Amino acid sequence: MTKLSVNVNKIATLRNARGGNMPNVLKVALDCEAFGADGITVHPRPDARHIRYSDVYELRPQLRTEFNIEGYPSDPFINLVLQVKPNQVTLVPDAPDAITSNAGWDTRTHFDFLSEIIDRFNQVGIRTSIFVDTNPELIEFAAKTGTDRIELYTEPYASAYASDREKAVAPFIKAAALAHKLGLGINAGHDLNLENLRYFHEQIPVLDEVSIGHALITDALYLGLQETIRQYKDCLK
Ligand SMILES: CC(=O)[C@@H](O)[C@H](O)COP(=O)(O)O
Ligand SMILES: NCC(=O)COP(=O)(O)O
Repeated sequence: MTKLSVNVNKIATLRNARGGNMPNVLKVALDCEAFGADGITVHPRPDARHIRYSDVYELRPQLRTEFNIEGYPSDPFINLVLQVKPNQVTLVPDAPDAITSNAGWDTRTHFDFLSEIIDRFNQVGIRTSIFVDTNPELIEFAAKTGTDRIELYTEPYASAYASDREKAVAPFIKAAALAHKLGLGINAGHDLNLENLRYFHEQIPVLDEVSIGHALITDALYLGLQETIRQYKDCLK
């Protein structure tokens, strides 16, 4: 079964637009769980423009599904993750001023850095994942770091889906087959939506988890959160 982890960054973005606590990130996360989400993802960034470290501490004891924290492994981020002990940490190579994630790791260049951090998280039993593109060599280096999983950066798939979905998914099928052969778990995320998710899942049934935020929260404006989560889950059947 491929799990759906709902990224609640955009709920925090909306809250932060006015100050105050509306919408309430914790309540939305708990509602996502009640409506069938298999996990909650957050991606705190250094400028705290959406999820804040205080949100992460508040969410941890309340969540009943899998908690996934994504982010660039700065010292403050590493300390946060070690204190909060989520089910999974996903290392993302975001620059501090990135609008959103826009590439996977160069796991060859950053091999020593990543290996050391993965080791620290593995030692305390936090499942690890590294955000990567479909480049086979970089997936092989990811595996050598000792990470449990990779997360495939799906923006290139999403942006090419409408023009030629077979061509768009082909490198992801190859990347997933290689990762599977290397014994890695496989997550995927970025710009997945109700249009492109079902086909991606059909083509790569070995997926462990997808994390989806931007499109899902947008769809919820029209469909409501409960129906939106039902429809995303349906794409993963
Ligand atoms: C790693 C990844 O692709 C997501 O975490 C994405 O960066 C979501 O963050 P935003 O919601 O801030 O775009
Ligand atoms: N890891 C990807 C994620 O959490 C959500 O990405 P997006 O759906 O907001 O593009």
